[in-house]
Amino acid sequence: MHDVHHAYDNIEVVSGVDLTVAPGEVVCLLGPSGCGKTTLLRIAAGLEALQHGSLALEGQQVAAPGRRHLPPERRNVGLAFQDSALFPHLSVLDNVTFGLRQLPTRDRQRRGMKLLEQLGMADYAKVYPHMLSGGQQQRVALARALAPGPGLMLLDEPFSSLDARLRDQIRDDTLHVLKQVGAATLLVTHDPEEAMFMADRIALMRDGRIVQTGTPWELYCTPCEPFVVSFFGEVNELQGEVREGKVATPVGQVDASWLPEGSQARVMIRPEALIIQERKDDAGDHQVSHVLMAKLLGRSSLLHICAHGASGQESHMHARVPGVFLPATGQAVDISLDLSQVFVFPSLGAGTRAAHGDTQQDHREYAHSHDGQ
Ligand SMILES: Nc1ncnc2c1ncn2[C@@H]1O[C@H](COP(=O)(O)OP(=O)(O)OP(=O)(O)O)[C@@H](O)[C@H]1O
Repeated sequence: MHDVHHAYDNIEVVSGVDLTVAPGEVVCLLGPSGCGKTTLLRIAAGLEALQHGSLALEGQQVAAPGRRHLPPERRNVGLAFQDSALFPHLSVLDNVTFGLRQLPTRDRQRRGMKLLEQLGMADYAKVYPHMLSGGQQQRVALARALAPGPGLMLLDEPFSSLDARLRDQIRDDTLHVLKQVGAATLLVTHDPEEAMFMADRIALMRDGRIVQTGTPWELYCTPCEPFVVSFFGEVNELQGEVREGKVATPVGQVDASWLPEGSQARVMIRPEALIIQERKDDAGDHQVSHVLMAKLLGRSSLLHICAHGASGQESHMHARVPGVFLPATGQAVDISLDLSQVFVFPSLGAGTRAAHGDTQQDHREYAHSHDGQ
C-alpha cells in the first residue's frame, strides 16, 4: 500500500498509509478502536474501493483511484474475520474445500484434511458447523481461508470472540500454520500482547496514521513517541527540567542530554524498569522510599511504591516484579532503574522531536499513564 487515504462521508479515517507485507511475513495492524485498521484491511481485500494511493499484490497493481479494481474473489487473498460465518448446510470438510472446486475431488479432500489436521480439527471433518464451539468454528474458518493457498491472508480480530485460554491455544496453532504454509499475513488487532505474539512486524496506528512500524522489539524498546510507550502497557510518568543534560527523578537521574538545557522533559518508566530491593533498616521511616501496597497478579507482583528522591521529591509509582514478591506495607526499599525501559521525550508543547536518538541512551524517561489504551 502506498499513500493510502480513505474517507467516509468526507471524514478522513485513513491518512497517508504506506505498508508492505513480505511473503511469509506476519504483519499486525495494531491500534485503538476506530483508528482505521479494519478500513485498511477492507481496502486490501477489495471490499472497499481505493480512494487515493496505490495497492499492489504480488507485484500486480490491483487498485487505483477512480478505476475499476480487481474484485475480492480474484485477488488471491484469504479472509477471516472475528465472526466468520461458516456455511451451515455444509460439513466442516466441505466448508474448507469450498474454494477448491477447480481441483479433482481427491486432491481437494487431501488438502482440506491436511489443514484440518494442522488446526486440530481432523476429527470433526464430517460434522456440521452448529455442532462446533466458537473456537472450533474459528479454526474451520481459518482452514477455509487458507485452503486455496492465498498469497495474502487478511485476518481481522480473528481471536477476539474467544475466551482467554482458548484464544492462546488457537493463536499458537494459527501462528504455526501460517508459518508452515508461508502465507503473507496482515492481522488486525487492538491487543498489544497479541500483536507481539503473532507479528514479525507491527504497524501501530492512531487516528488513521501509522505512528511506528517495526519488529515487536523495536516498538517496545525504541518507541518513537509517548503514545507508543503507553500503548504497550501502564507506565510511570514524570515531568522534570533538563539540568546539565539530566532530569532528576525520585528514582534517580535520567539522561536527557539531547534535549535543550532548561526545557521540560517527560520521563516514562515502565513498571518493570524499577528494580526494588528491601532495606534491612529504616522500617517505618516514611522519609525513604517504601511500599504502600503489594499485590500478586499471577506471573508477577505489582508493588505500589512511594518513591523518595535525594532532593525530597516524592512520587507514587508502580513496580512490576516477576514471580511472588510481596513485601509488607511500610517496608523500606532501595530503587534502581533498568534504563533500557526508561524513555525521555520533550514535554508536550516543547517541540515534536521524537525520543529516537542515535543510541538507546538517547531516550530515557519516567511516568504513569494509559493514554494509548
Ligand atoms: N462504513 C462506514 N461508514 C462511515 N464511517 C465508518 C464506516 N466504517 C468505519 N467508519 C468509521 O471509520 C473509522 C475507522 O473505522 P475502522 O473500523 O477502520 O477502525 P478500527 O481501527 O478497525 O476500529 P475497531 O478496532 O473498533 O474495529 C471509525 O471512526 C468508524 O466509525
